[in-house]
Amino acid sequence: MKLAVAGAGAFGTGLAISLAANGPVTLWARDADAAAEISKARENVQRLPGHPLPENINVTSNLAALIDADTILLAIPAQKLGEWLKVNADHFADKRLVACCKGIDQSTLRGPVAQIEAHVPSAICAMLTGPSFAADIANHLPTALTLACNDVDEGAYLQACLSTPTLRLYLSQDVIGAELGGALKNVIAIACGVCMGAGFGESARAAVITRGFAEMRRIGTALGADPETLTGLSGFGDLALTCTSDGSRNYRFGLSIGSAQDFDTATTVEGAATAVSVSNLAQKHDLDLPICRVVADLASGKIDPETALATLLARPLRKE
Ligand SMILES: NC(=O)c1ccc[n+]([C@@H]2O[C@H](COP(=O)([O-])OP(=O)(O)OC[C@H]3O[C@@H](n4cnc5c(N)ncnc54)[C@H](O)[C@@H]3O)[C@@H](O)[C@H]2O)c1
Ligand SMILES: O=P(O)(O)OC[C@H](O)CO
Repeated sequence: MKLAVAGAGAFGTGLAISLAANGPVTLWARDADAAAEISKARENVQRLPGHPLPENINVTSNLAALIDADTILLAIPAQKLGEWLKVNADHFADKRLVACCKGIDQSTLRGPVAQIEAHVPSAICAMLTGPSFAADIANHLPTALTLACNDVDEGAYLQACLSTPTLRLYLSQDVIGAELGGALKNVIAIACGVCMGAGFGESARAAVITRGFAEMRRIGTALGADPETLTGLSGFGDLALTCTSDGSRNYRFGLSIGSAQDFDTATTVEGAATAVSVSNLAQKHDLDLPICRVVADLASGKIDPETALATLLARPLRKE
């Protein structure tokens, strides 16, 4: 396998460091200055400080080096992926393209693999997702992820090539379920952050996680996901991590809303845009997703945490 990672953010850099244990990796950054800086320092000081790059990582902004690979991990934020693929589609025909971002595109309501399929129909598509912080992966801490691919043989090949002694990939054919789990857990993590930031308490957070998971299953079923997938690493696993750790940017964004603190708007917070996408999908499919709805309104500043809480508590009592 000739491996490259597109997107030299925290996750792309973490994946490149981890996978360099298996062989050479090209790490592509869109910005020439950023690529030169990372290459010179042998560290991504801006996005993943404190994690030296092994010698066999070639950091570049040269698109030709990226195109030279046969397998490319796409670690570009979900809201930017479609446009990036649209511009570069011609270069990626027939390649293995593995989406590593978590979100649902606001303008098309597509997940990352659906974006690849739309822009590069000849590509072999897969989704790599699950509970993982970039720093943990870069530190070679034990991590388990889902590799979802419709094609059984290609999925098995990717699973074998992208696993390391500490990065353990579990194989799935349920691409839609894997896409949805990763995207939706970020929305629920924001809700949990708001809950804790506003001082609503840990019991309330447990309720948000559980009822949020019910919303994940509801929309998953409506969109054709296997409910089993949502109980796995890409769904419940990632929900557990992201809703309980302030290592998560989505959770921290929620904390900042709950406690009325400022938040750096340059931070990648996938759940904010995805909450809007999910609310639009809910409307389209006539689904009741109240937590996702209030997160969309909280993230855009339309309501405050007390209003969100009152909205959720005022709902009619019902069967679990
Ligand atoms: N950081 C993590 O721990 C982690 C773990 C698992 C999954 N992810 C997912 O990985 C994705 C990327 O997150 P990240 O943590 O690397 O974010 P980041 O903010 O650290 O980096 C984002 C990178 O994307 C690049 N980028 C932004 N817009 C672009 C565009 N239009 N074209 C090309 N490149 C562009 C930026 O230059 C930057 O290098 C997200 O979907 C996130 O959910 C992150
Ligand atoms: O920092 P977050 O909230 O984007 O979460 C990172 C990963 O998705 C956790 O699995």
